[in-house]
Amino acid sequence: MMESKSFDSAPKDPLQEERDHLEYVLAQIRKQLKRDGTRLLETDEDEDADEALTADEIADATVAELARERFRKLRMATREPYFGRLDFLADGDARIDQMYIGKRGVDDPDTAERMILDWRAPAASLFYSFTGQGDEAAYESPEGPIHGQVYLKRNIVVRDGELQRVVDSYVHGQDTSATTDEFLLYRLAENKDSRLRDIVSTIQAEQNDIIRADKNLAVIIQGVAGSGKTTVALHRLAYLLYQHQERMSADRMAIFAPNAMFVDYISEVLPELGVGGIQQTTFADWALRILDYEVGLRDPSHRLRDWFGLKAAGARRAEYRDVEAKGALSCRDALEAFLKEFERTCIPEADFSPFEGHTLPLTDIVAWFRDEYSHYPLYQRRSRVLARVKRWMEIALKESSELDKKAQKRAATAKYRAYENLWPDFTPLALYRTFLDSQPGLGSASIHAPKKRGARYEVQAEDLAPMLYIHWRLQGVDPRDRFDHVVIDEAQDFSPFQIAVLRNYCPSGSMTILGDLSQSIHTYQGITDWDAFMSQFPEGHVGYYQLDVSYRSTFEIIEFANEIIRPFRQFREAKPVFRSGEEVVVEQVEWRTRLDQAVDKLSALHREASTVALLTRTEEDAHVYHHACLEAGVDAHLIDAKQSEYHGGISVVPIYLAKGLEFDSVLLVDVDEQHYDTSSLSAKLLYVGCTRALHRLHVHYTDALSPLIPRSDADERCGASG
Ligand SMILES: Nc1ncnc2c1ncn2[C@@H]1O[C@H](COP(=O)(O)OP(=O)(O)OP(=O)(O)O)[C@@H](O)[C@H]1O
Repeated sequence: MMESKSFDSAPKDPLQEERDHLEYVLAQIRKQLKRDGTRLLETDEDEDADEALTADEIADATVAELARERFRKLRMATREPYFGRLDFLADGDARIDQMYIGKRGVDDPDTAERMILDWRAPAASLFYSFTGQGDEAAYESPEGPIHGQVYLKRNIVVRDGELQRVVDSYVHGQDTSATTDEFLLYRLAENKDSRLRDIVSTIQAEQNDIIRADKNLAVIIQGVAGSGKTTVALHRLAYLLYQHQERMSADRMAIFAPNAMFVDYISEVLPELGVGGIQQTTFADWALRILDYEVGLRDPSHRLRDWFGLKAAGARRAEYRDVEAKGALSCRDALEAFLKEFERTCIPEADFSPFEGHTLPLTDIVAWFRDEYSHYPLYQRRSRVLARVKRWMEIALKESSELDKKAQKRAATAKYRAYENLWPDFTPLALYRTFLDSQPGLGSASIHAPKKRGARYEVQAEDLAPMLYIHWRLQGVDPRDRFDHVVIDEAQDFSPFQIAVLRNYCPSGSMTILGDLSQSIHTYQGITDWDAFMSQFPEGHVGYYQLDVSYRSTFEIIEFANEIIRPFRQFREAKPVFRSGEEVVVEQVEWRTRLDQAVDKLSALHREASTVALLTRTEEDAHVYHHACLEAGVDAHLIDAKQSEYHGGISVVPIYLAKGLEFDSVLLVDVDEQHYDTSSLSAKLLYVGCTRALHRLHVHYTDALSPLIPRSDADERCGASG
């Protein structure tokens, strides 16, 4: 398959060996580019010559588009052709395979042999699963498992066609255990730019298992902050599309993200992995589209400000009880019972008699609706029944011996209209409002009537799942809206009912659901354990994975964050990768000068990093600090609930909107007992805030430090900060 060598080849200097190999590979890629380039030019000229394309020409154009795509991939490969090498001797083979692994597979133009193996190919799995514990290894191939021995695992950094680094993490017969993570640490220590990036060169074994999990599984990932959940889910999509090209397509996949800004933040990973056309959306945007914008969504900012504002936990909880109720599976069950009853009672209790002597008995209409059309969704059953009633009337009119046929038809049509109007409203909104009014503790008053003519009713986010459920029972699923695979990020903030609804649109159950219960800060709408989701999938069709290592932050930051959630035993602590950095700095500042000190600190942090964030508890505070930055001439971006783009640089953000993002350095302000009391919500907010930082974390407080920061720790660190 790839280049092979016999066992006894003399050891070479790794750098020189890789330099030679790179030179060969780049020369071969350029040769291929030249051939493809000439061919492309020819096809482009042909296309211009004739505008009306025949079927053959369309087929040619498709081939030409594929060729152009290949050309683009080859051009990318000249910059970074591969990132790793694995030497593997399969049992029974006489020669070792040298597999060079890259983002895209490339063949040698002279021999047509694989020169670079795509990272998603079965054999490439070895590069990730092999951790150097003994040299035995195996991977799953389409022909069954292939066992053998690993001789070398090497990380190679090529940038813009230049060899920059070679690190061997395993060499057969040598003790390389100490260097195993060197390459990963080197990658993690880099400053990040403003977007999430791919991790193909350093995917870890436990992440690889998730990426390559069976396509028919609903994969549920509980992963601590920074464990790579989002990144892994995006890589899984690229993997599924590569492995199951015939059965899955990008335009039938979707990523559900918590907000539009997060969609922007992750938008570059898939194109980097060579994948385009996957829908990236929020549950609300998707739901409103499926509902054909029958309703609008109330601006969520008010609720966010209220929930994360400073008030007693008890008071907060009571106001949000109906949100919790509307997201529960018991709500789905009550709604299903309501719809069953509606189905039973919706047929008008009347025969249809369009003119004297002709009557269509109720029993016939009922039989059509309940039996003949029972396999259609409700709305279609109603439409079919009414169309049949109309047809029956038209036949009756034709057969009638009435002399004034026109008058008879007019009268009959009026009767038909009146009959049609006897049927109740079959829209999600009408049914949902009736349902709410029938439920103790709920009511349709929560749905806001339009303020002016032509405007729509407005609902809250938690109303969308029940409305979609009704829509599904009324209309079924339009095949264009059916998913092959769905990714749900920050799933701890999804309700069980939302997952149930999404399942209707993804009948294969092929889903990747990821989140972290320690970060569930929207507790009024989310879940407290994963059983609420797992139980929705049949046994054997769901896989639960746990990611406990945090790759994002330094050892010191993770230790600090863990201490905050330690008293709350139900939360999982993150295990740090041993990447040591600066101590976390906890600093008391004067109330009077807190804004100036924060601005100074931000500027200082920004001198050493490309992305920096000042994190506040409330949105109001974020406005105040942002204003202070601008007054001081510091170019900072305020991120509020309406933001749809992430700019990088300096951001000022309430913590609840920073979830999912990361920054080289973070300054948490106002970490006092008034802003962060001993409640679990405060602990989770602080935990989320701390774990946004990759390299540096600073904490400012005035007056009394939040009791969530252990005092001994704070004293020590205050001392350290001087
Ligand atoms: N195997 C890896 N190699 C290199 N970097 C990694 C690896 N896994 C994760 N990372 C990095 O760790 C950071 C966190 O990843 P990601 O945002 O996907 O984590 P997450 O679990 O979704 O975090 P959160 O729950 O905080 O949103 C990113 O910078 C990502 O590139």
